[in-house]
Amino acid sequence: MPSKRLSVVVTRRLPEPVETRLKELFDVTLRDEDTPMTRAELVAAVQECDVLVPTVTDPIDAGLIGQAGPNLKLIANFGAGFDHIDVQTARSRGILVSNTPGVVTEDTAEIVMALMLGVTRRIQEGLSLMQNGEWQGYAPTALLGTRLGGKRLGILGMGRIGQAVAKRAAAFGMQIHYHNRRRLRPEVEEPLDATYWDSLDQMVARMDIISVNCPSTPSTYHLLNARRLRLLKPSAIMINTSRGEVLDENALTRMLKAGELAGAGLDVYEHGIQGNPELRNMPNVVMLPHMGSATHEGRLEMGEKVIINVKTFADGHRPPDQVVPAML
Ligand SMILES: NC(=O)c1ccc[n+]([C@@H]2O[C@H](COP(=O)([O-])OP(=O)(O)OC[C@H]3O[C@@H](n4cnc5c(N)ncnc54)[C@H](O)[C@@H]3O)[C@@H](O)[C@H]2O)c1
Ligand SMILES: O=C(O)[C@H](O)CO
Repeated sequence: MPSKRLSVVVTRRLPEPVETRLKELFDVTLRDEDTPMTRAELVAAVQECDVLVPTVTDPIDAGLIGQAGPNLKLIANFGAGFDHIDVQTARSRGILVSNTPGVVTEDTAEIVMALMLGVTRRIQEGLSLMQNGEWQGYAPTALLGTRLGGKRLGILGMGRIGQAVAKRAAAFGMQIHYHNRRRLRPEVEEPLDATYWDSLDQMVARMDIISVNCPSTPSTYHLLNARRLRLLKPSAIMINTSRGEVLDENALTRMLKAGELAGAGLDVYEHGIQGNPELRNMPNVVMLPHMGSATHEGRLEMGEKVIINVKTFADGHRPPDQVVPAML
């Protein structure tokens, strides 16, 4: 099928150069407002297009895929995480799914570092003192945090982002530990100077900071459940930039309220887009609005990846970033 005739619907506004290129290559329908599509709009989109370009705000579930028209052949996600797409149902209907891995890695790892520093160095408390004009001047005992150097970082999910976090944290003098579905090959593990923990329970119990970097899948749902969270040291800090569902957010909130955990840095939430409301006013919790990959460079590169995936498919090949149910 010549790529000019491929009908592509994009569910959200994308960076202007990406939209321009999509218009050059395909018969593309772009979105005017920068809001998520309603369910009715998503249904209309999947009924008419050859390719849907959704993002994390679009639930592409079995019900929606069931209403797709016969032309829909590719769901080319703008984003690395694809837990909002029912890949199994798509596959059973002969619809391919692709994502944008790799280009979000460095930016998300930077946000992990920002969250770690934000919590350990009490950046939010310092900022609000300054913004409210409440600072009384330097005091040797005020706003004391803890240093990252020498602390044990436990990375849950040592893939692309986990490894990028490991490199950055090592530069801060942290000791790197990890738990992963599979142990890294020695030639990957050794340069990271990382200690592998086969038992997540044992790792969790010994770390100063945990960074969650595995995807959200059926097997990672509440991987950090109430029981596991209780294994953490009371001085430990939890960082989550993966997906809210990996961490039992209510259990985390209860522990923070009870002083059983020193703090948390969160970019993603389980309960609604804003997370458990009780987290909001805790001085030891830094909350960001899902901005791990939010850089100009990263969003352009994500757009380029989407275009390569769609163009490769239009040219009759499998998209290079195809995801399959086995990856869950
Ligand atoms: N906050 C953000 O803006 C943002 C940006 C990009 C990605 N993400 C999230 O980060 C996730 C990871 O991205 P990535 O590019 O590093 O993915 P990746 O596939 O490269 O790495 C994920 C790692 O998790 C491991 N894993 C999977 N299931 C596991 C389990 N049950 N137990 C232990 N380890 C397990 C995998 O083996 C892999 O090593 C994405 O799926 C997405 O949800 C968030
Ligand atoms: O997974 C990602 O790439 C980000 O979380 C946005 O979707």
